[in-house]
Amino acid sequence: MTAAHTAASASAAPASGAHSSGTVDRDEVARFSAIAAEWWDPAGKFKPLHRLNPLRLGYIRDTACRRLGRDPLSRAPLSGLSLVDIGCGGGLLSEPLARMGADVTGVDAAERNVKTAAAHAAESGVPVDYSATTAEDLAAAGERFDIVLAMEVIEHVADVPLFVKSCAALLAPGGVLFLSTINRTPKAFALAIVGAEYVLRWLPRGTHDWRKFLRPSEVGAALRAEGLAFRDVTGVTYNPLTDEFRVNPRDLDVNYMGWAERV
Ligand SMILES: C[S@@+](CC[C@H](N)C(=O)[O-])C[C@H]1O[C@@H](n2cnc3c(N)ncnc32)[C@H](O)[C@@H]1O
Ligand SMILES: [Mg+2]
Repeated sequence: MTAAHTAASASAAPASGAHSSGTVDRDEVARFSAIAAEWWDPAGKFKPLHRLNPLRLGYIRDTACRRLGRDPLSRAPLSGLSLVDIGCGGGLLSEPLARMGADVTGVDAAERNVKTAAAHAAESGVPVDYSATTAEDLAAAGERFDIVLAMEVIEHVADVPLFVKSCAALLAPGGVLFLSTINRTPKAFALAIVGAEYVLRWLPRGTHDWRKFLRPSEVGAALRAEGLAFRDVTGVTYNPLTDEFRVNPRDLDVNYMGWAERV
């Protein structure tokens, strides 16, 4: 099975330039750009991200509070903390985290995504600073954050070591990096590609390339090369009978998330 390149994604790609530059794979970004209007539709193409949201928000909030000395039960537990959401898409994480009090910057390589995100945030009255840029450009500009998110992005970038290096550079002293992706296992091929793209048709065909999935050990090695280490990695599993995702620390076979800090 090969990625089906749609006419929409082809026309959204820049007319000139290489296939990729820095961490940006132009085909990948064009694919997301083509469906940018659907970000906030809970039954649309981003349904899996909507379904994952409560789990990952709880994980981010609880971990950030524990590491950065905040009370997870307070009304705005992340207030006073700066956060950057790399590959923010429509802002499904940026917005709720801003509501938790974080000072949120959302960046995405696709201009259409940040436009959708900014329009939604304005409508909701949530302050988020969105811009169309990349981790490497922010890092080069000297930006630093208490919390860096790279959720469901690393399997879409053109250059994994540069992406991890840039995310690491964005961390302020004592900062926490959150990362999630899909494992490169036969089970992930069956569920995340055949299941989600061909059987359930949750995602457009070609959304994921199995070869770009990363094993936790590979992400761990990329982190270590930048002086960071995973402090926790947990699985997130989908149960088709209940149509629910769950945190499952023992099953990293398909979706997983974790957090890292400087060692
Ligand atoms: C699967 S979506 C995840 C969105 C969001 N992080 C979430 O979990 O809800 C991946 C996003 O990463 C963006 N992206 C891909 N490569 C990127 C890069 N090199 N730099 C910044 N954003 C990128 C895409 O445009 C897309 O919006
Ligand atoms: Mg993905």
